[in-house]
Amino acid sequence: MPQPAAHHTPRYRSPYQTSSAASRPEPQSRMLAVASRTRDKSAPTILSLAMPFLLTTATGTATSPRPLIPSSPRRQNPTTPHLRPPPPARRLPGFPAAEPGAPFLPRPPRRGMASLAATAAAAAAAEVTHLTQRDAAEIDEQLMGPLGFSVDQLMELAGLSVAAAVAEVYKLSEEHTRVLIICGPGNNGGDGLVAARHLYHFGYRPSVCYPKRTPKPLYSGLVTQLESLSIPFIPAEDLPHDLSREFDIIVDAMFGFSFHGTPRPPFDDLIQRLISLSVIGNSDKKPAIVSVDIPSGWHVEEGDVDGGGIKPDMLVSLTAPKLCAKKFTGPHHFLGGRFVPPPILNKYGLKLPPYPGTSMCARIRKAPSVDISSLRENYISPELLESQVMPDPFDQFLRWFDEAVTAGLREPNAMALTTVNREGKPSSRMVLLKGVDKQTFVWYTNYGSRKAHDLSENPNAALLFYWNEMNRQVRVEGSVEKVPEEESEKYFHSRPRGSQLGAIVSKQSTVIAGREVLQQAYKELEHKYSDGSLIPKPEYWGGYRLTPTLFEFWQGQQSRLHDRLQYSQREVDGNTAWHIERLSP
Ligand SMILES: NC(=O)C1=CN([C@@H]2O[C@H](COP(=O)(O)OP(=O)(O)OC[C@H]3O[C@@H](n4cnc5c(N)ncnc54)[C@H](OP(=O)(O)O)[C@@H]3O)[C@@H](O)[C@H]2O)[C@@H](O)CC1
Ligand SMILES: [K+]
Repeated sequence: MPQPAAHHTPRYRSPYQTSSAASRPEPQSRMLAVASRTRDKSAPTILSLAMPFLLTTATGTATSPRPLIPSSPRRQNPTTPHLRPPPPARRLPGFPAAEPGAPFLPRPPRRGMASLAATAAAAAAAEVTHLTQRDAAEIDEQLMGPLGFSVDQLMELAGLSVAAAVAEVYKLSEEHTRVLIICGPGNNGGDGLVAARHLYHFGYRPSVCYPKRTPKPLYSGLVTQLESLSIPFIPAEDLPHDLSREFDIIVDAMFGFSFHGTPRPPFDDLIQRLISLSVIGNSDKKPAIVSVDIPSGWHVEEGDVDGGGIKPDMLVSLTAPKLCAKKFTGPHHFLGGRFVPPPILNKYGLKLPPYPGTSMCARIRKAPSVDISSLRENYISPELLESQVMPDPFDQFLRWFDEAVTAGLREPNAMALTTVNREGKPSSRMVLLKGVDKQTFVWYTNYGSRKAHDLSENPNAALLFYWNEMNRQVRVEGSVEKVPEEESEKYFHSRPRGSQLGAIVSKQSTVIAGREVLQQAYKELEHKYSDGSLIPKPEYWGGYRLTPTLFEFWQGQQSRLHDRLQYSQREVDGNTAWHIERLSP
């Protein structure tokens, strides 16, 4: 295998490089999928979040620290201004004034993995409004009348929500690529056409079945847009006999809130085909059925009256759930249509779950519990090739770190730090990387903490960055030392005053009687320094820096054929050089 040119760096001798340190165990961390209990196979196995676990083992030797020039990664503030509740709305004729404490006040949600779970829990706790057929139609009219929306706009946002929700639950992978969108004659069908376009741009392979085309410019425009993307339109009679073989996901966009009576041809047959797909045991692998606004064929208010209707895996309610959604028992219920203005919320007293961050969809019901052993993503990522990586692992790290920041990942500087004590017992925790330069990784902590204790006994440590959304992991191993006092002093005073007080209050890792102890101490300090005077850095608080001897860059790939490139140090002509090798996944 061709090897990239070795990169030479000057050699340093570590103050820790004593014979005893060299014999101490060196921690290694990597993400593993953990097999767990067996489960009821009929229960939903869908995952929306990967669940990383850290496994730490101990082996190895010590290494050498280098001078530090820290550059702080971007600070993330969970209460950034764009998350504030919106200002009160202007009053419109026919609508009540927006009141303070109106039922819907978007709480400041936090983006990312934790926030999804929190949103789901909050949504589950809150009572969500369900609309009658009449109210749904009335809201539609008001949006497109006095409230100034056009049908095109609402349809675009509705279809985008559907595509976003599909992509959130059925992440793009080998198992979830081929989507059939069945579109009806009305606006529900229009939502389906829009969703097809967005799914295409998200990387899915959509096909559309649109048997009763509406001769209006809005619809013919949507069809033209799909044709320009070479998205196939399949006549109902030409649909493959076994939909399970040809499609991973079927989007039901046949009927929405204007449905009445019993389905007429050709939709009666199409609905029947979806019903037979839902019958358990009909096929080894069934496509997921996603219904837009209402499961087609269901009564808009009563739901699946005789119990013989389609049983979607997912429902994306638009604007607000309709009454029939109370009967939906599938694992994934989402809200879409992030356009409802306060006059509508107030007039109808709508209680809806908040949309997390910039998301176009919000989970209404709690996500189903997940069988950990079934958690398996089939990653689709760009290849990580020896010929493309930087010869210096710090440059490669900074390149990936920049990409993680650009991708909007929440706290990409969060890393698992694994330390090992004198007895060889490892321990891991998340810390925030506060500086990285050409030689070291820096973070700050309490010198009385368990990690500090471990490091005083054994300077070997491992760092692990896991950027789930990018299918990337970086392992860094090396030796740790304290940063100079003046460095810690400088960083301490750059922190928000609240964090400075928090650092003084917390005697980290010691047992305390209760939360009140911290709150009381914090209050007293807050009072003491209320004049804005300098808060002195406590002696027991400061930084550490790790000088790596090993890096591994991991990029998830399809069928578990992941890329793993390891950088280790070699002696070349009396210098230390980074050597790159590919490891088997
Ligand atoms: N603000 C909002 O709320 C937004 C709403 N949006 C979306 O609009 C949807 C409502 O759209 P919609 O009003 O066009 O009606 P929809 O349900 O698509 O179907 C009507 C068509 O079906 C037909 N049809 C009816 N019964 C039938 C039967 N038994 N068998 C056969 N055909 C039957 C009916 O024909 P007709 O009975 O009139 O002859 C008509 O052609 C809503 O659910 C949401 O998805 C978003 O786009 C944006 C924001
Ligand atoms: K539908």
